[in-house]
Amino acid sequence: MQLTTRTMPQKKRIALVAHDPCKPDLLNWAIDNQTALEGHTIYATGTTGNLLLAHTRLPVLALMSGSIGGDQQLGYLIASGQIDVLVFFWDPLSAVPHHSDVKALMRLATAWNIPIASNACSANFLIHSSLFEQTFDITVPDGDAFLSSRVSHVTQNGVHTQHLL
Ligand SMILES: O=C(CO)COP(=O)(O)O
Repeated sequence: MQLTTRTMPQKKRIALVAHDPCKPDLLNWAIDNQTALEGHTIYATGTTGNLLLAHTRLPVLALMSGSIGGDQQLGYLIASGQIDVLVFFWDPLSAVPHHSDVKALMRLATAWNIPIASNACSANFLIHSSLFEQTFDITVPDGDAFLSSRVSHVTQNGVHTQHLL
C-alpha cells in the first residue's frame, strides 16, 4: 500500500474509552493525569465521556455510547486523521455484544498508525513520553492512492465498466 505522512499536532486529539469493568481504572487514571490531559482535546464514547465530565474538569467531547455507534464514530475520526491517540481500557476477562465494533476500532487505530494504550501502565508510558508534547510525523495509508490503485486493478481484472453505467 502507498503511504503518506501526517503530522500530529502538538495539541493532541485523544480518545478515551473503557469497558464497564475498566471504567473505574480509566477514571482514576484521568484524575491522576488531569494536568497532563488538560492541554489536549479529549473525545470519549458516551458513557465513559459522561463519567469523565462528572468526575474531572476535562471538557470531554462525548460521542454516542460505544455499543450503539460510539466505537464506530471514533473509527471514522481515526480514519479521517482527527484522532492522534487512543486510550482504550478494554476488558480482557469478559465478552461484549459489540465485539465486532471493538475489533474494528482497534483495527483502524492500528491501520492508521496511532499510538494505543490499553491499561494504566501503557497509558502512563504514552502520555509521559517526550514525544507526546511535540508535533510528530506519522506514516499513514495514502487513501487517494489506495482508492486509485484499487479502481485500476479491478478495472484491469475484468470489470467491464460499460456494464456499470
Ligand atoms: O462500549 C464501549 C467500548 O467498546 C464504551 O462505550 P461507553 O463509553 O458508552 O460505555
